Amino acid sequence: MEREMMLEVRDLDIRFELRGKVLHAVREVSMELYRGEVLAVVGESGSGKSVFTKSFMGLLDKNGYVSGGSICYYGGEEERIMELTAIRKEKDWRRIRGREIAMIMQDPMTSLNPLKTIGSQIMEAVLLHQNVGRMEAIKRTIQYLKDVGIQEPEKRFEQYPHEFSGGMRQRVVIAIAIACNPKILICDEPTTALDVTIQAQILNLLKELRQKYQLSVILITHDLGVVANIADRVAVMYAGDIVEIGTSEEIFYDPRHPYTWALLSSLPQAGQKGSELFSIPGTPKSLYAEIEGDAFAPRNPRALNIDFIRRPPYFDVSPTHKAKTWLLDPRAPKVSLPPIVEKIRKGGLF
Ligand SMILES: Nc1ncnc2c1ncn2[C@@H]1O[C@H](COP(=O)(O)OP(=O)(O)OP(=O)(O)O)[C@@H](O)[C@H]1O
Repeated sequence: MEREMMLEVRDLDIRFELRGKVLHAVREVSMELYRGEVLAVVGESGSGKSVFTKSFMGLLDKNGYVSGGSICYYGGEEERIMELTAIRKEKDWRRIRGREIAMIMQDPMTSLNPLKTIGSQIMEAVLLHQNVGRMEAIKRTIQYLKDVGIQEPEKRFEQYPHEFSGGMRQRVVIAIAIACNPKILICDEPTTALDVTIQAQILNLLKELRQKYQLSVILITHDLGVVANIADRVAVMYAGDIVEIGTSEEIFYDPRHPYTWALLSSLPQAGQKGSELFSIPGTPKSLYAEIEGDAFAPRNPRALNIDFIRRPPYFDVSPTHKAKTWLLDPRAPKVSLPPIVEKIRKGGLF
């Protein structure tokens, strides 16, 4: 089936200037996002997940800028293709933010106004983004509250954020985002602040909503475990680059990049009974200096000589799966896989 492209990122480069130095946060990253899919972007803190996705909404901090590449958005009015990196004015970004691409952050309190009722905050979004009068807006707001799983929506409409639990507040934030009618929803660690059961509920909700509203969802998380049940595809980010991308199946059952192996090995499910939880040794490279070779090489016990010299290109594993590692070069020596990856390949973990 032909998939409809919503966003096409090509060789995107993002830098920050800080006290006379330049930090290269996103390094020539390419990616596609299709209609109705959940794409998870996974990586350690500082790998560039937030900066990368914030650039789709013109939300980079003042000292940051796109220094190369392009971001094409295909969902605009009359199917007009828009080059997002060409947008300069705030007024033009406001036409994208919320109504085309919406974002949900980790802490729902920062996106809710404590002084306004929940209902009025959702209704504001409806009135701003949908061409309807007050009565219809109220009706739709109640429907959104129902859609995000809030019981007794008529009563909840009149309540304030402090009367809601953390999980319920996150649902409200999602309702506000949906009320703007976006085509893409970016969720930046939306469940990190919540306990595990609530986390699962919110992720399931996102799954339901993307179906109902034909949304493309980008789910940002540092926890690969979170995405197993919800993502259609997974992009693994390391040091400002997508080092591996594929369907969930491919990333979980046939991972190829040593960094993805390390992420999988650090999942709690992978911990042998009684053993310490594996954590990836070493720290990521500084992004202030240009990185030579494979950025993960110094932390990779299976690194080859070439990993320290030349940056690997993408090698295709399948039409939907590729990874930037010299281990996929036909000339590379065969290396033994970490035990956990062996186990997963044999179907023993998930
Ligand atoms: N305004 C800024 N000025 C300088 N450097 C910045 C700025 N914003 C982000 N960075 C740097 O860009 C890199 C990527 O940061 P980013 O927040 O995207 O990482 P992340 O993967 O989302 O991490 P986290 O999970 O902690 O949010 C980091 O090295 C960060 O320090």
